[in-house]
Amino acid sequence: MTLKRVSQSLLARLIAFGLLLVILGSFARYYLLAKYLREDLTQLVSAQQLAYAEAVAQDIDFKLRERLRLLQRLAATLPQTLLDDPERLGAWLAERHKLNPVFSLGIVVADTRGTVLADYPAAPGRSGGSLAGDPDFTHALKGEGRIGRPKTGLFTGARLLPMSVPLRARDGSVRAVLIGLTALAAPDFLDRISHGRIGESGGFLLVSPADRLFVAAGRPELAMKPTPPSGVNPLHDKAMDGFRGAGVTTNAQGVEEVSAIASVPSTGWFVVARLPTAEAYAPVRRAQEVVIRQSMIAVALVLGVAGFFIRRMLGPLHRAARLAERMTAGELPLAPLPVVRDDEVGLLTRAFNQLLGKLTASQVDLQRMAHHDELTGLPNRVLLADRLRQGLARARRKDSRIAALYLDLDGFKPINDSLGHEAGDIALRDVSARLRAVLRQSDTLARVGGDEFVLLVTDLASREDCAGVTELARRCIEAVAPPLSIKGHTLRVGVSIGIAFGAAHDDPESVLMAADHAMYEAKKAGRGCYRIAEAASSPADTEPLPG
Ligand SMILES: Nc1nc2c(ncn2[C@@H]2O[C@H](COP(=O)(O)OP(=O)(O)OP(=O)(O)O)[C@@H](O)[C@H]2O)c(=O)[nH]1
Repeated sequence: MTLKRVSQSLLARLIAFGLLLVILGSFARYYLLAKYLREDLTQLVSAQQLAYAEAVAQDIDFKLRERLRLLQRLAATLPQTLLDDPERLGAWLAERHKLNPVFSLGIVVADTRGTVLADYPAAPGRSGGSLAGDPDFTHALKGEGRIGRPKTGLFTGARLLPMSVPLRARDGSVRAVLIGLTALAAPDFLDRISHGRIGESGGFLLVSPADRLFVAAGRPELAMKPTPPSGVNPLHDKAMDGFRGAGVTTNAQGVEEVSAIASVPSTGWFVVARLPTAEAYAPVRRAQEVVIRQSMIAVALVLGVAGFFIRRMLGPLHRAARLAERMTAGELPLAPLPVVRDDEVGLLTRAFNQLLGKLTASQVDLQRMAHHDELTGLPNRVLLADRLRQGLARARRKDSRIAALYLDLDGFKPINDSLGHEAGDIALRDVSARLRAVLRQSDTLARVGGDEFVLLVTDLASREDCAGVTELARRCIEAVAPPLSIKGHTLRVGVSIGIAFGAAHDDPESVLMAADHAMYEAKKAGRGCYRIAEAASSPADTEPLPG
C-alpha cells in the first residue's frame, strides 16, 4: 500500500525521472568516454611502443654490425704467420680480447679444414677440435662473413650468437676462418631486451622469424624458446609475415596488449615492444571510476537537493490538500485556501478557491431556495416551522409567549381573474413589501400559501407585549388597505387575520391551526378584521404575565 502511494506520488516520480536522467547520462558518459579515450590511448601508446621498439632494434642492429666489423678488422690485421704458431696466435687473440671483450665466449681461429688453431677465452676441448660441419665455418670458408643464427655452443654449452669471417691470403684465397662468439646473456648486448621494462608490466621480445625463435625476452622463460604456432596471436602472425607497426592483440597467454614491431635489418630479426592493455588503458578505468563517483554524487544530489527543493515546491500543494480534506470531513469550515506562491501551485489553489466560491454561492442559493418563497423572497413554510420551534423553545426557557398571525388576503382572486396571474404576482409582492414594512426586525413574515401569510412574533414577555400583537394586526390591516396600482389599474385587497398565542406546552402545529381557525372567524365576521383564537394559549387563559 505504502509502495503504491510512493509510486503514485508526484514527488517520487519527479525524483525518479531526475535519477533516470542522471543514470542514463552517466551510462552514456561511461561508455563514450571509455570508447574515445581507448581509441586515443591506443594511438598514443602504439606510437610510443613503436618508438621504443625502433630504438631498441636500432641499438641491437648497431651492436651486431659493430661486432661483425670488429671481427673483420681482426681478420684483416691478424698476422698470417701466427697461423703456424698456435701459441702466439692464442696470445694475440687474448691481447685483442682484452682490448675489446665483446665476444664474451671467445674468438676462434680455424684452418680451412675446420680444425681450431687457437681460441680465446679458451673453452674446454675447443682448441684442436673440429668445426668442419659448422654452418658458420662453412659459410666463411666460401669467402663471406656473416652473422650466424643463435644456438647453443658446441664447446661452451651456452646460448650464443656466432659471427664468422674469412681470413684471406694475399692472393685472396681463404686461409682460415675467424669466428666470434657472443653469449646471448652477455652484458651490454641484448640487455635492453632482457631487462628493459615498459611501464609496470610491459617489456620487449627479440624474435628470429627464420628460426621461429625468441632470441631474447623480458620474461627469461621465453628466451630461446619457439614462438607460438600461427593462429594463436594474430599480430605475431602478421609480424612473422613481415608486418612492421603497432596494434592491439591477445598474446599466447591470453593477455591483451598493445604491441609494436620494429626490424633488426642485419639479422632479419624483429623487436616487439609490448604493454598489456590493463596498464595502457589504466587512465580509461580511472576516468570510468571518476564518472561512477560523479554519478553517485549526482544521484545523492538529486535525492537530497532536488528532493528537498521539489518537496518545498510541492509543500503548499500538500498543505492545501490536507486543508481541503479537513474541510470535506467537516473539521474546518469551507474557506478559500491560502495562495502561498504565484506559481503553478498558486494557480491551482486559486482555481480551487474559485470553484469553492462557486460551490459556496450555489450552496447559499440552494439553502435560500429551500427556505424562502421564490416570488416574494419571504421565508417559506419550512423556515417558519423552524422559527416557530425556536420561538416556543425560547418561550419554555424564558417563560414568555409567542403569537402567530395567520393572514389571508381578501379579494385577491379577482385580480388574477381580471388582470391575469402576472398582475396577481405583482399584487402579492406589493402586499409582502407593505407587511414587511410593518414588522419589527425580530418578527418573521412567511408566505405559506397562495395569498396566505403567517406573521410570527416571539419573546412576548408581558401583557403589554401581548396587547401589542393586536395592535400589530391592526397595522397590517391598515398597511394592506390602501389601493394597489397594477398595470395602470387601481385595485384594492384587504386582509383577514387570525391570532393565536403559544406558550411553553404548545406545539407549533396546534398554534398554526388555531391561528388558521381564527382567521376563518375573521373572514366570517366580514373580512378586513382580526380574531384571536380561544383554544390556543391566549393571555386570558393563562397565568397573568408579569408587567
Ligand atoms: N397570481 C398568483 N395567484 C396565486 C398564487 N398562488 C395562488 N394564487 C391564486 O390565489 C387565489 C386564492 O384564492 P382565494 O383565497 O379564494 O381568493 P380570495 O379572492 O382572496 O378569496 P377569499 O380568501 O375568500 O377572500 C386563487 O385564485 C389562486 O389560484 C400565486 O403565486 N400567484
